[in-house]
Amino acid sequence: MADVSPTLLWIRRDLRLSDHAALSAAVARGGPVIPVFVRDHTVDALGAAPKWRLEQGLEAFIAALEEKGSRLILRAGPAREVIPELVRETGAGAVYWQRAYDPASVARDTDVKSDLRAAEIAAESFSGHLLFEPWSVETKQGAYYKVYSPYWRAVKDREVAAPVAAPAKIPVPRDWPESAALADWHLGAAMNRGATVLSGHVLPGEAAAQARLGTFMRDGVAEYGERRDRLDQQGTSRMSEYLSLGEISPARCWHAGLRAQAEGKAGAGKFLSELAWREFAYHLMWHTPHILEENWREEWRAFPWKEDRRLREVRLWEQARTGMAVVDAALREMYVTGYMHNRARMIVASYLTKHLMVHWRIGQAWFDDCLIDWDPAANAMGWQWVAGCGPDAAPYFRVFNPETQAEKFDPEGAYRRTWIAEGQAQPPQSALDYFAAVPRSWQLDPAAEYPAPVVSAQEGRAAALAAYEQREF
Ligand SMILES: Cc1cc2nc3c(=O)[nH]c(=O)nc-3n(C[C@H](O)[C@H](O)[C@H](O)COP(=O)(O)OP(=O)(O)OC[C@H]3O[C@@H](n4cnc5c(N)ncnc54)[C@H](O)[C@@H]3O)c2cc1C
Repeated sequence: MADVSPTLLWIRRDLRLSDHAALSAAVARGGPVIPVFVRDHTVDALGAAPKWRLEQGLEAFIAALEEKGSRLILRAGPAREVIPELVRETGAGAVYWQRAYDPASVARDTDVKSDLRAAEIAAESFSGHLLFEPWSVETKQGAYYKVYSPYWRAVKDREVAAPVAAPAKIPVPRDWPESAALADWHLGAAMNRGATVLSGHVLPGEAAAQARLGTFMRDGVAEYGERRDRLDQQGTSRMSEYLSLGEISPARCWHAGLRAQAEGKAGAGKFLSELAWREFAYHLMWHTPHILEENWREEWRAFPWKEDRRLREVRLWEQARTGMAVVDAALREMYVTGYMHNRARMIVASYLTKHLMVHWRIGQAWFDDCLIDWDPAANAMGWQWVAGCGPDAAPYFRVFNPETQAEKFDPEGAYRRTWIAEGQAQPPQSALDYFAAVPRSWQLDPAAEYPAPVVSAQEGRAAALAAYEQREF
């Protein structure tokens, strides 16, 4: 039998070996498999924390490949040049990858695919980042969904293929092409001194992802419905950073949820419906990519949001010194851990877009820079949902009152004490870590007096509602 030519396995945000359709297909094709990661414009465009987290993920993924006797070839440059170059160097007859759905990746992948096919190289993309391809969910009229509840009804009983195991063996080439060294890329450089603090909160890699899912299914999912909104408890799965980099497949999470449901664990249904929120975000980004940059409802362009990032209130919000304790606690949690509780995301987003009347894009950009679970679709949808200009959004007149939110979801103040050092005789390490992570140029001091609110809960609400009532749309 003639030797089968190598397959390039183009790795992107899918840093796992199990339940990886492109990898399984590459192994099944029969020839050597050459995994490659390209540092292109989509990687260079990442914010500081997501880029740092990517480096961590790549390190873990390289180790997992090496355990199987394989490697990850690293190259930098436009994928449209790098991939054909590697095809020539290795004599590859096929290039396989898992689909991405953001407009920049879609445009890139379309070009790469058509170039390869024109050169008679088998170029195939596979699903795996999502449960349901965005174009496969349609209303009865053949349109896309703009509202979550009917979307959920349309997908909740769909068959999702069970996750498949990692291949026992990954065939290797006789000669490996040259690779850059990950450390030379300095992907974490923009984190500066924050990286040391952040690294204490991150366990990258597929094995860690599966272990965390297992722990949540054993100990957390039953009470997920009651605990998921509590800021002072660890009541959610914390799967988001792993899903963001594809260190775990959504299908694995979905099947774990189905099993928990079959075992009668009460919160499992809610968990499945939250996974579907992620799908809905991708559905929206695919059908209306302007959600990433523009008000999803065009009429909101006329709304008098402030757009100048240099404004004092923006600086205070970014530096977590608004004087509104629950808002500052949440922003500090994100700065120290790269993660923020979902309820807290809604509270800080509402405070910025309503109390401070600042454009959601400014908050979105801050999250782009700070979140290790950064996801283009979920972040854009989350911001537009809170701001009131998105699909199926919370109405603008629904203004989260940060004080009552704190009373309800952090009744003893434990969350606020965890993250705010000022005013505590012996602040916990978590609260002090914020001061170790922020740039020195901010000149923050944990012993300083905690600031008065930049805008009080009542004044902010009144101003926001007045602007809303005066709008001309
Ligand atoms: C302003 C704002 C910005 C956000 N930015 C991001 C982001 O950049 N990346 C991100 O992954 N999520 C984002 N979210 C959604 C949500 O806050 C996180 O997915 C969730 O907090 C992650 O924690 P978890 O994994 O413990 O979630 P769990 O409660 O355990 O939920 C399980 C999974 O369901 C998905 N999910 C849950 N809630 C949502 C939601 N509202 N929208 C989309 N998917 C959801 C996530 O993949 C999550 O990992 C944002 C929400 C808001 C309001």
